[in-house]
Amino acid sequence: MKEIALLPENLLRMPSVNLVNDWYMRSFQEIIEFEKRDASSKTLEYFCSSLVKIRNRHTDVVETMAQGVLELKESHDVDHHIENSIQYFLDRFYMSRISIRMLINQHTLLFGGQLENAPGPKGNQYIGCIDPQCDIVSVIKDAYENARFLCDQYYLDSPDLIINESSHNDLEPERGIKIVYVPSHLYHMLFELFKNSMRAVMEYHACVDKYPPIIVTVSKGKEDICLKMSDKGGGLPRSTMEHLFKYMYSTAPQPSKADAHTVPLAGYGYGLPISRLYARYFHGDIVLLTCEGDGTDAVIYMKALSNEANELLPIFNKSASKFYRSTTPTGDWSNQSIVHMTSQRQISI
Ligand SMILES: O=S(=O)(c1ccc(O)cc1O)N1Cc2ccccc2C1
Repeated sequence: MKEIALLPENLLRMPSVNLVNDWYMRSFQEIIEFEKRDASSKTLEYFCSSLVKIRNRHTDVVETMAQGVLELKESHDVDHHIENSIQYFLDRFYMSRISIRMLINQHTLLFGGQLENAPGPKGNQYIGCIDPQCDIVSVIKDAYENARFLCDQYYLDSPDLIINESSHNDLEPERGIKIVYVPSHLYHMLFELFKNSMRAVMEYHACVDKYPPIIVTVSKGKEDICLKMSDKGGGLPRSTMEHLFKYMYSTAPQPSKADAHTVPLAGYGYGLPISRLYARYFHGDIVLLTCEGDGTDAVIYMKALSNEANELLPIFNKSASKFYRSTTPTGDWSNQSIVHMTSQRQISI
């Protein structure tokens, strides 16, 4: 909320940004009420229901902020400095939202009273929304099947999938590579990347009998688990690749509900920048490598060691607020992230 107040005046005045700010104010007022409550089971129950109410209130924050950016683009000129401030703000704002929703989900799953979510010998192995034995290949197949369904609907065809696995230790070659992770985060990233690759392949090879398959390679090293998705979608010019992670660039009028069936498979929306935040949240990353005329590799990096996969959170301090006031061009956000972010031991998976 304090950082929202530092946003460029013009964005702050947009109706959608005011609406989001209002949601945060109301949720903050509700949550600090518990400071003066006792720790009875009744309070715990009431606390959980408040968390669910807050989670629901904030469901559409990303779309509403995107609407605010659109309102700004349509009403004012946006210079490079304002674009930089918005990029810096939204990366931190959405990273903070990922963290808050993660903590809300953990608390409601672990203390919300639904016994089926309680960790235990017989029940599922999950700790809240964390799967200590997340089978990467099964999440890849899930995301592929769902993206393929949309692709078939829109293009009446879709590229096949090939999955390769390689691991540095051959002790467990037959068992799939496992990771301590939040499957829903991994699914979100993979679904986004599959949509991009499928759209690229289907549009680059229009009306051929056989489309080049999407190849996903899973590898595990001492420090990283890498998930490389390679497509032969013709790639994009290198000069345009940096824009794919820009919120301002990817904010365009959303298709109306009427032609919802014609929504392009990938492209508009914050899929790539937010997917990168999910990867960075546990000290991983998403990197794109394109070869125009051939295709694009998208790599999801994750930590192989769970003790290194702790939360990466934006820290709000003087230097962060100076960023909004500085007129001198500073390095792009990725240089700022180390300076203005820190890993805390609130969640270590
Ligand atoms: O920029 S891309 O190379 C590309 C970007 C990200 C990704 O995950 C996969 C990709 O392939 N690509 C996205 C896209 C969409 C429509 C038409 C052509 C293309 C080309």
